[in-house]
Amino acid sequence: MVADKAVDSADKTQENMDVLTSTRAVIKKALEKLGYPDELYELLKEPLRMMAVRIPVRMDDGAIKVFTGYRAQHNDAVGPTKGGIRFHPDVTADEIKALSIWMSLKSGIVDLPYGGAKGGIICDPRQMSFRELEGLSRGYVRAVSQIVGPTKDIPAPDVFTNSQIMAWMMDEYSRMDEYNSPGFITGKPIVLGGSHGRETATAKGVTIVLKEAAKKKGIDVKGARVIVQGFGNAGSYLSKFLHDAGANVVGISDAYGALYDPDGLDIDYLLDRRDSFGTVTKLFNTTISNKELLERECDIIVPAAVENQITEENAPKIKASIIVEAANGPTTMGATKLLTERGILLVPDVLASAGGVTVSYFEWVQNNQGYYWSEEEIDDKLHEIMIRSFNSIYDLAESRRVDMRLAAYMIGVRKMAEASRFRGWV
Ligand SMILES: NC(=O)C1=CN([C@@H]2O[C@H](COP(=O)(O)OP(=O)(O)OC[C@H]3O[C@@H](n4cnc5c(N)ncnc54)[C@H](O)[C@@H]3O)[C@@H](O)[C@H]2O)C=CC1
Ligand SMILES: O=C(O)CCC(=O)C(=O)O
Repeated sequence: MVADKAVDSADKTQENMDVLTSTRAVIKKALEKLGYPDELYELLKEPLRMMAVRIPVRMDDGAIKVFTGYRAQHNDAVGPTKGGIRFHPDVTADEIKALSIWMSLKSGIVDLPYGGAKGGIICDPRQMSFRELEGLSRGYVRAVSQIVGPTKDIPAPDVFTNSQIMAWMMDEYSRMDEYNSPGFITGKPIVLGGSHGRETATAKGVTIVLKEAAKKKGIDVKGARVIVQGFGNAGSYLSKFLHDAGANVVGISDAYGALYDPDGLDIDYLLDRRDSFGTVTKLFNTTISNKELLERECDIIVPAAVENQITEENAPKIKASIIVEAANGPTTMGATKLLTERGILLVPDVLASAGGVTVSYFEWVQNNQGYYWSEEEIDDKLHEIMIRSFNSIYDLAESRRVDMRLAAYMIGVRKMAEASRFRGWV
């Protein structure tokens, strides 16, 4: 258990920026560019369903604590909805809605038969015992059980949730459903029907598009100086993959601070010492802040933590020539404009972080057919999808002279727009 300390975010004042409003603005622009009517924007600007729940949990001291949670289902025209569940003290209803819209866009970009969803609980799992977390995870599933299920809405891990939490949730759903239901949730342990490669999928997907972006910029990944913000599931494996590819990972961070060394960090040591919440900087006496880290010398930055880390305030000070968004929503729309004007290649979240949901889809397919694939098969399929998706967005951005985020939204929104039209919803 990690003792609490003030959370170090890049820009605390920006943390509550309205991610929902800015997401809507880009969706509107994408639909206009594609020539869709206004009704489609009215349909897609808000999730079709949003459930708020209260979850009572008996804590270790005997008292009952009631937690607030959400599940947002953005659009199910294409198929069942899908998206992770985060446990974080800063969760808000609007954040979860925006995250569900981003999931729809991701599924559209990598062409999965899903719409988007997202869930979240306002809590700090770093301050809770294993037993309390199990109670909260099971309570959440009971609370949202009417709207989720293997053919309705399939959850997965996100910030501060992991395969153990997925296992408790799958077990709770299976008990309620009275049969073993592995396809209810993805990101499970392998022995419970999890897929090879899901644990590392987000980081692998980011690595693949980062290498493509580096080629476009004429940067050799071997020797490139990389800063990775966040050292959890996405950030830690990504640091390892880049380190193994010969990159010089000069900076990493977690919620409590950051480490920077121009000669490169000892990634294997840091991986070995991080805790299950992606905390590692507490082991060091000399740290810098997340804000300082993002302004340090480097060639590539990968934000892999939380929203609103690159803003109009720090975007002009960024030294990197490539930013690859492993996190959801790390860059504000104002910062996107500034970075694009400065010629920085920004690979947007809805593309860069889509490796996770892609392998989650593979997990769900394997659960449905009861036949399991090798890690090599998963890797090959993921590689092909990420390269194809990167190139289609890059080419569209070039041909339509739009930024990479708008190009990604244009590709991501198209499938659900068409599906909604064929269904006669608009
Ligand atoms: N896990 C997955 O499969 C996917 C994750 N993502 C996104 O990647 C990002 C990171 O997710 P995971 O690595 O899964 O989470 P995680 O829980 O494994 O790690 C989160 C990391 O962010 C740090 N962090 C938390 N709050 C912070 C704050 N306020 N300021 C700075 N750092 C903070 C934590 O200390 C930790 O190092 C999130 O935006 C998530 O939505 C996107 C796609 C899939
Ligand atoms: O694996 C999944 O289904 C969802 C992953 C997720 O929540 C995300 O991409 O943000």
